[in-house]
Amino acid sequence: MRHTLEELLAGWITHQRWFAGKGRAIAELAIEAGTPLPLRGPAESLHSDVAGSSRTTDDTVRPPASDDVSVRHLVITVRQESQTDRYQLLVGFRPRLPQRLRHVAIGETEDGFAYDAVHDAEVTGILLSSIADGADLGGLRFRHMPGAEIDTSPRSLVLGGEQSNTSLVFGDAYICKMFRKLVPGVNPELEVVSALAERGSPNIARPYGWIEADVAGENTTLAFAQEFLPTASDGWALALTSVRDLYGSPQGTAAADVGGDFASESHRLGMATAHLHQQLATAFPTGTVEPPDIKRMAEGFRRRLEAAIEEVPELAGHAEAAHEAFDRLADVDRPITVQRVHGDYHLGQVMRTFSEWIVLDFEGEPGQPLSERRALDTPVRDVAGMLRSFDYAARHLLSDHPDAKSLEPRAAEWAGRNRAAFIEGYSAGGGHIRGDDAVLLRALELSKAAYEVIYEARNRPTWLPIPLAAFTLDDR
Ligand SMILES: Nc1ncnc2c1ncn2[C@@H]1O[C@H](COP(=O)(O)OP(=O)(O)O)[C@@H](O)[C@H]1O
Ligand SMILES: O=P(O)(O)O[C@H]1O[C@H](CO)[C@@H](O[C@H]2O[C@H](CO)[C@@H](O)[C@H](O)[C@H]2O)[C@H](O)[C@H]1O
Repeated sequence: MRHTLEELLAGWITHQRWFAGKGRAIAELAIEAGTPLPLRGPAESLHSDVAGSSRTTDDTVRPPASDDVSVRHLVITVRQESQTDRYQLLVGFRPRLPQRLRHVAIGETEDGFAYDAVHDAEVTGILLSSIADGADLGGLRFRHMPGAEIDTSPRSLVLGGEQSNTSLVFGDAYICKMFRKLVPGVNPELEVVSALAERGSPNIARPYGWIEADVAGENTTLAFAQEFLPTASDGWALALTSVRDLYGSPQGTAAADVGGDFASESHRLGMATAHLHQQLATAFPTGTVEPPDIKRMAEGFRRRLEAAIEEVPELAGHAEAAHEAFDRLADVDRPITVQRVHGDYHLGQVMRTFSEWIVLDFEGEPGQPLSERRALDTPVRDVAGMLRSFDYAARHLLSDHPDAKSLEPRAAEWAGRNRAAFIEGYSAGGGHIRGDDAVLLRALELSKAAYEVIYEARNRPTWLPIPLAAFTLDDR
């Protein structure tokens, strides 16, 4: 007996890295919206070119997909216990799957073999050409930035690696991120990067366009296309190279004397972060949080800690330091300045080009409600996020290292040196961590560590000791 597409998807989705509901049974999976995407013929036939669209390859006709391929854009709902989430899929159908697509098979349906079509460069070109055209396909609206020049000829590859979403890289020109878990509303990444691009920010990748649709009655961002930075290296990889260099150098060599010392980059990153915060403060409104609301903020941190302890009881034994930090925050009696911030700032969200640190992924913490991710917040939250990341970089290589015990002081030295350089760079760039900000910084770091405890327990249990260690480190 053949399974329905919904049944097949329910079996397949739990194995996808981006599926947020792992570990809980699926009670129901339903298709909320299905849009067939026309693959026949070049994109010219889809929608007449609109004024302002500037496709650079008008005479380039993308080789049409084979006759027997069809593709549907799906918005599905997944009900687990009392929670229902939405996800976005691109499902292809073929009478038989070529070898190159077998690893992304979903299963056999009455329309042929279904597969995850984001991996099929024969069909993904429709996304880029529709963005260039400003097309409307069913309920899907493809849009581009005013004046954007989009070359529709490159083929796509799915970016590898551990991602919360799926990014398609077209040649070495564009990266189009398809948000997998859909939250109704405009994605903060589109909102923030567009605003910063309008103001000429050098610290973002240039935005090209996006895809949107009405989901639950709200205009919702489905995908965002930006300039791909083919020669840039991500901050996490660069930092790990430096840590490896230190661990591989003779015992007694100071972090400062190792060839791969990262401190000058951490300093530059601190400066770039301060500049980014200044750009965000100009592009969006700012405000203040008064002492009674600071108390509420501290309460929120406590609740988050308790939720983390409930999920990871091991954390209870480490919680005292966090309670102390939250008590001190509750006593702050001067207002805190707030503005739009990054919200989930870490070394994996920054890339070093020849000339600049570029900041990516302004979505905030995945899993938090959109209203919270768009809310004004203290820029110190981003500083705290990056400081946590230096601890992660220093410690993660220790987990299965045979000399972990003896390397522990070197991990602490590397983290301390780079954390200090980042803060110095932040001040040199005009950012401020002074007075009560130190109390706020400590509370935010430990609140972030509580979030990370949950994140690691769910996604990478062997990494759990890294955020747990944050609670036993000295108040620095
Ligand atoms: N514009 C870009 N140019 C080059 N690589 C990029 C670009 N944007 C993202 N990446 C790569 O993709 C990774 C994941 O991107 P990110 O936006 O953080 O996705 P997610 O939201 O799925 O975590 C980054 O760490 C980086 O390596
Ligand atoms: O990049 P995302 O938006 O998907 O963020 C999530 O995943 C991150 C891991 O990929 C996670 O970051 C944590 O691990 C990083 C190392 O992999 C480390 O540098 C960060 O400091 C640490 O928080 C992030 O918390 C999560 O939201």
